[in-house]
Amino acid sequence: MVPSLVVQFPRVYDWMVEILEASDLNFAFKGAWFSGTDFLLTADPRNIHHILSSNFKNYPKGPEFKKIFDVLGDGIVAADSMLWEDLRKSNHSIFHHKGFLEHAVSSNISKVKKGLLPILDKAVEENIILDLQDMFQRFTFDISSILMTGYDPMSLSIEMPEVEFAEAVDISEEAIFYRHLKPVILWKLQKWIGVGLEKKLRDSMVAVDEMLAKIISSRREELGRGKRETSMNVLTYYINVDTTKYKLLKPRSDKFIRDVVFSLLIAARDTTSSALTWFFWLLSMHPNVMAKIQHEINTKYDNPADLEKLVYLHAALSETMRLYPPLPFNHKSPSESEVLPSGHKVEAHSKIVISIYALGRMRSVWGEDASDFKPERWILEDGGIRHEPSYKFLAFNSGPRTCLGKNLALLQLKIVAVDIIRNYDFKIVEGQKIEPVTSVILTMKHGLKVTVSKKI
Ligand code: HEM
Repeated sequence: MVPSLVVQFPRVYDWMVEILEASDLNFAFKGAWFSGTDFLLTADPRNIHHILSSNFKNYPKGPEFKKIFDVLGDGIVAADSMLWEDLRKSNHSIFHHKGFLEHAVSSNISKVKKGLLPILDKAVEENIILDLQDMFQRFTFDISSILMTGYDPMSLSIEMPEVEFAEAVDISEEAIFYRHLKPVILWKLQKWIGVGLEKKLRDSMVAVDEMLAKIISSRREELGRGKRETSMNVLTYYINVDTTKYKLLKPRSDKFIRDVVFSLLIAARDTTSSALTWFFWLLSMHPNVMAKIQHEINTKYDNPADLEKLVYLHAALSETMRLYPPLPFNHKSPSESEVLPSGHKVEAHSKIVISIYALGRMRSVWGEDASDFKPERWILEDGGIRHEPSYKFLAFNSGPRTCLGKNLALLQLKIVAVDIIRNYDFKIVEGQKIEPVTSVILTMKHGLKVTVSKKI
């Protein structure tokens, strides 16, 4: 089946939708003989619930995931078993800490006022074309860096400076995507010889590691001098983490701290900016939805405490991530062979790819209008939000490894959306091609170019 994959590669996500729709939500992909590229492709909620929740123990991230995502080291995204449990519990305690959440809200509000709005005002005044995706990526990079390291790289400024770190992360995401498809022996050989994407990945990781090493050593030095910080961040938290409570964490190791911080930076950066970019594009295609959101903001919103009243905005954001999940797929491998609820037998250490993108578009799961953008499907008759089970709406994952930043991400999406929609109108530049890049994060391949005007 490799030749058809190669032909369909530029539209691989939509190809998966067609295949899964035609094959009752499960499809066994056969790669080249002995290449180790066979996998079961699924968008079947019964299998997804089984893999991610009811038989979670049989589906660790496993050694192959760790190899493919080696740049994340021992951070939470690639960790398993007891280390993952310690990381999960400690992450949970900081992400749900009142002081951290307050810091997250105030940092977002201040970045919108001092970073986003001046750039939009400049685009209005000078009538220049703006790439919304680039702007949102800079925004979320600055915010995640503030929350994870306590350091603001100021990548979102009028000058739009080159951001070496962000470019390095883009390269690593692309290289990791291709590692899923290539025979292990091939990408390992490329890595060893130092050619192609593997060479780019190695070079870009040098930049990432240098930057993180500087940040970590200067924080250790400041803390050693007794400097007290006014707001919480992940780096300081882990340098001081209680190892009597979390026995497997290694706060003295710079490599360990690097892995923890880098994994969280990646988890938080491109996911939220991807959701924002697709959201504004969908709004530009659906002016009726934009008008309803605007009406809701005008009638129900006064200050950030009112964000939870914005039910239609929440519905439109959920609908965006149903159709364009920032993480389009998840990759799993059983420790022991078993039969899935669909009847498919999976061998131990075989590959299962859950297409989160296809799941959101399956007619048998979402109805005949599955491919339409309809925020109304998320609203109950009494006006409240309809909560879909996470194995059906999988954007934030499901089961014990559900996204730890979900509430934070939704808060950030709403803060940005409200301030922009209240103050500006956008026009999509005509003639540009809107398509997703084939990578681990669903970004737009050519960005999203717009012109901006101020609301009167
Ligand atoms: C729209 C934004 C976001 C989406 C759609 C999203 C989605 C996801 C998904 C699908 C996973 C599972 C990944 C896997 O198992 O391989 C995940 C895990 C995770 N996310 Fe998010 N995420 C978002 C934002 C954030 C933010 C802002 C943070 C942190 C502040 C965050 C922190 C995490 C962490 C720590 C995990 C690992 C959980 C674990 O393995 O136990 N995410 N996220």
